[in-house]
Amino acid sequence: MIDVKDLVVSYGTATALDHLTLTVARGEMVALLGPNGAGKSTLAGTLAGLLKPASGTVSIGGRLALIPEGRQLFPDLSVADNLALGGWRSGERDPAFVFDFLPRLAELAGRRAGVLSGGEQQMVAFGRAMMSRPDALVVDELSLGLAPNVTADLAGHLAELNRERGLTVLLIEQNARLAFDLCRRAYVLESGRLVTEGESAELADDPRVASAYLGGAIT
Ligand SMILES: Nc1ncnc2c1ncn2[C@@H]1O[C@H](COP(=O)(O)OP(=O)(O)OP(=O)(O)O)[C@@H](O)[C@H]1O
Repeated sequence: MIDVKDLVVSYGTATALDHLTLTVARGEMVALLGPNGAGKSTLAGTLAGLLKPASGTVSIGGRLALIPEGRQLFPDLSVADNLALGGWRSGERDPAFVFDFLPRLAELAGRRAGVLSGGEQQMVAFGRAMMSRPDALVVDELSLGLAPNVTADLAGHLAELNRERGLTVLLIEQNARLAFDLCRRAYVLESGRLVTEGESAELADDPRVASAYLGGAIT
C-alpha cells in the first residue's frame, strides 16, 4: 500500500531523508520510530504529497490521509466544520460513520476546535482524516503532548479501524512502547537514515533501541 524506495528529500542543501526504503502492506499497521529531527515529519509530508523527493520513489496503492504533527486544526471553526473540510476531496458530507467509532465527536460537533483539550483536538484531527475515506492513514505523533490514558484511548480506536476495517496505518512515533504495543513491525530512523527494522518484539529486545527509546531494556 505504501512503497518507499531509495527516497532522498532535502531542504536546500540539507538532506532530511537519505536513501530511505520502507513498505507497509495493505491492512498492515507499521511503526516508524525516531528522535527529534530524524526526518519523520519529512516522510509524512512526502507521503502526503506536500514535499517533493530529490530522488527515489513513493508509491501509494490507494487513498492516503495524514494526521499531521500538532493536529493543524482550524481553531476558529467548529468541530463539525473541521470534519467537513476533511471530506472535501472525497465528497463525504456525513460524519455519522466517524461518530460511530469516535462518539465523543458527536457531542463536541458544535464547539470551536480551538477551545478543546489536546486529546479532543487529536480526536478531531483523527476524524477529519477519516472523512477522506482513506485506505491508508499516516499518523504523525499520535501521543504528542497527550496524557497516557488519552493516547491509549485514541490508539485503541486506531487499532480497531485497522483490525475491523482493514485500514493500513503508518504510525510515526517517539513513544516506542506505544508503537511496539500497536504494531507488529517497526522501522527506526535517525538523521534521515534507517538504523534498524524488524518485528517489534525483537526490536524491544535490541539494546540500541532499548537504551535510546525505552530507558533501558524492557522487562
Ligand atoms: N522547512 C524546513 N527547512 C529546513 N530544514 C528543515 C525543514 N523542516 C525540517 N527540516 C530539517 O530536516 C530534518 C528532519 O526534520 P523533521 O521535521 O522531518 O524531523 P522529525 O523526525 O519529524 O522531528 P520531530 O520529532 O522533532 O518533529 C531536521 O534536521 C530539520 O531541522
